[in-house]
Parts: sequence; C-alpha cells; structure tokens
Amino acid sequence: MSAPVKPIIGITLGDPFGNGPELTAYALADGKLYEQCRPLVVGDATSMAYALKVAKKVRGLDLSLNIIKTPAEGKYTPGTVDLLDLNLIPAEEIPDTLDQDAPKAYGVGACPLGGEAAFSYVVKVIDLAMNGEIDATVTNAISKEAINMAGHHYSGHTEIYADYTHTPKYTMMLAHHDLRVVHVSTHVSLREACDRVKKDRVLDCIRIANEGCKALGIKEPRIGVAGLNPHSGENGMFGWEEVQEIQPAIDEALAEGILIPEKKPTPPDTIFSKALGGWYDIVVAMYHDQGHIPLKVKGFVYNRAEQHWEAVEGVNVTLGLPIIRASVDHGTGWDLAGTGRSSELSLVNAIEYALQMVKAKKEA
Ligand SMILES: NC(=O)c1ccc[n+]([C@@H]2O[C@H](COP(=O)([O-])OP(=O)(O)OC[C@H]3O[C@@H](n4cnc5c(N)ncnc54)[C@H](O)[C@@H]3O)[C@@H](O)[C@H]2O)c1
Ligand SMILES: O=C(O)[C@@H](O)[C@H](O)COP(=O)(O)O
Repeated sequence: MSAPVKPIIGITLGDPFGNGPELTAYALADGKLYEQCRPLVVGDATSMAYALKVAKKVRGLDLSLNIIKTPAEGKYTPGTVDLLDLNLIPAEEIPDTLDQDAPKAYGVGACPLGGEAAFSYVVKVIDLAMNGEIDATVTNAISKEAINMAGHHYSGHTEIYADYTHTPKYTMMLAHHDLRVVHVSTHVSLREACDRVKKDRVLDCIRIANEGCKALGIKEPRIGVAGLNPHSGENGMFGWEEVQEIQPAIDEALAEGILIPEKKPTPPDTIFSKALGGWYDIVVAMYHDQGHIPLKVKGFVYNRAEQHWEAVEGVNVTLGLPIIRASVDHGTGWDLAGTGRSSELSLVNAIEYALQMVKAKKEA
C-alpha cells in the first residue's frame, strides 16, 4: 500500500522586515513537521536567505534554501526550505548585521516596500489554495500600516482573504489550545464596534462558530455568547443591546439546534473564566479586544525577572472561508525582528491548527 499523500501547507513570510522570515526558519527546522505535511514557503528568497543565516548564527541551525516556481517542484525534506520566490525585496534593502556578535533588529518598520511584498505573498497563497494547488494556508504577521502605505486598503489578512475568496460571511477566531473566541467585529473603533452588535451579525457569528468547531472535529460544539455591557446590561439598566440584539440571535440559534448551554448572553467579565473551566468550546465576543485580551493574557507570557517574552502562543483562524487559513496571533515584532530572538511557538501552533482542519475536512 502506498503512503498517503501529505498535505501541502503554504506559509507566507509576512512582512519581510518583521519576524516572519526567522520564525519560518525556526518552525521548519523541526524535522517532525515533514512527517505530517509538505511545507511550502511563499515569499522572497533574499529575506529567507538572510533569516537562514540568522538562524544559523543564533541557534546553530543548518538549513538550505530550494527556490522553486511551482509547488510540484518542492523537495519537502527536512533541512531544506522550499520557497516560491516572488522576488520583490532587493538584497541591499535588508540591513545586514551578521558581522556583529548578535544580529540587530532590522529597524525598518512599516514601509511601502515591505507592505507591497507582504500583500503579494498573501494574494499568491490564496490563489494557490483556491486553485487546489495547496491544501491549507498559514500566515506570518503583516503590518496593516505597511500594506495601506503600499496602497492596499484592507484592515488585515481577514478582510483580504474574505475579499479574494468572495466570502460574504466570515469571522476571526483566536485560539489558545482549547480556549477559542470569535468576534462580531474586529478592526473598527470601539464606538463603531458597539453599533455593529446587531442581531443578524451575532447570529451569523454563532452559526460560523458552530460550523468552525465542527471543522476542527468537535462534534457537538457548546457555545458561550458574551454580552456587550457590564453584567450583560442588567435588563436594560446599563444598555439595551443584550435585550434587543443578542438575545433574539441566541433564541434563533437555539431554535436551529445550536448548543448554547446558558441560553442567554453571559456577563463578559466571567465568560472567559467559564470557558477556561470547560463550559464552552468557543465564545462569541462582541468586539476585538473583548476576545483578544483574555486570549493574549493567556498566550503572551513576559518574564519579569529576565525581561523577555517567555511564550508568545496562540492562533488566529479565519472561519467561514472556502479555504483553510490559520495564522500567528502576534504582530511583526518590530523590536525583535532580525535578531533571531522571537518565539516560533505561535507559528508552530498555526501549522498544527491548519493540519487539524485539513484532517477534519477530509473526514467530513
Ligand atoms: N497576525 C497579524 O498579521 C498581526 C497581528 C497583530 C498585529 N499585527 C501588526 O503588527 C504590527 C506590530 O503590532 P504590535 O506591536 O501591536 O504587536 P506585536 O505582537 O508585534 O508586539 C507586541 C510585543 O510582543 C513581542 N512579540 C511579537 N511577536 C513575538 C514573537 N514571536 N516572539 C517573541 N516576542 C514577540 C514584540 O516584540 C512586542 O514586544 C502592527 O503593524 C500590526 O498591524 C499583525
Ligand atoms: O490583533 C490581532 O492579533 C489580530 O486582530 C490581528 O491584527 C490579525 O488580524 P488579521 O491580519 O488576521 O486580520
């Protein structure tokens, strides 16, 4: 019997002046990954080559680069990074500090060159997935400021993916192991976020969360739905959104057979403690930071005594798309990018999540 064909996971480098290239080198240095998939990097050979030198200097890793034009040309063997080269970053644009004892941060930050490249990698990987040439996509961080400087007016990957895959109903999910959250709105002002708490959108998010959990292999997802206001409004004392928008959405979802154990909006200050205690498989948060803060408090651990990040862990997944997208949940880490001192944990989590979704899709 022949061995099953391993899925191809397309990994974008993210902003070339951010931490994506070195994190990619670190994540792909783990040979065990190749037992489960064929990782294909989409980015620039210049940035990846520099990151491989940083990885050698900082962690003593010996990886070679295989520059290819199509996924079929990849070797997909441990020790070799297969990269589809979009050839957008001239080598001289990468600040080279490899002659110093410890490589320095690039210090470039958000710029049109990095934004254009990062945007192009994302569009390319979406295209490959939509054409069925790869099985899933994983993204490193882009800078929203940089892509906008380059003239691409999107507020993040989520919106780029939705647009390029023609997906009208989608939502961002963050996950840290079994703690998962989707968001009714993401990159808008807090003022606007309150206005976006509308019955139809809340109901869509509950439905997408339910399907998203099933896509992860959870057979009967239990969903917690957060309120917007303190104490979920106390029947209108502190705001009416729970009564007028959230409860009607919950009632309709319950009528469809979706499992919302509490059958009402849960006060936002305790919903995540309950989620951690195993009450739900996923929480529907009413706005970006309601969901992001608990997830990042859990995943981003700073060592006070040694003054460095001990762990930067968690995954960002776009639910509702026709293709699979998982991502790191941190940003470009400008202050560390280029030093080789960033943690690859979140990228490793994202690759694992993508693989889990590929498996569940096959079994569905
Ligand atoms: N997934 C994404 O594409 C994504 C997510 C968040 C922010 N961003 C973008 O990133 C840029 C910077 O945002 P920010 O400063 O708010 O957040 P950030 O996550 O880049 O940085 C916050 C802190 O975490 C540290 N950090 C980040 N990644 C790390 C890693 N892998 N290992 C160790 N430490 C790490 C940074 O050094 C910094 O101290 C912005 O332009 C924003 O648009 C992108
Ligand atoms: O803050 C976060 O981690 C996310 O909102 C982040 O900005 C990623 O957004 P996308 O690029 O995945 O849309």
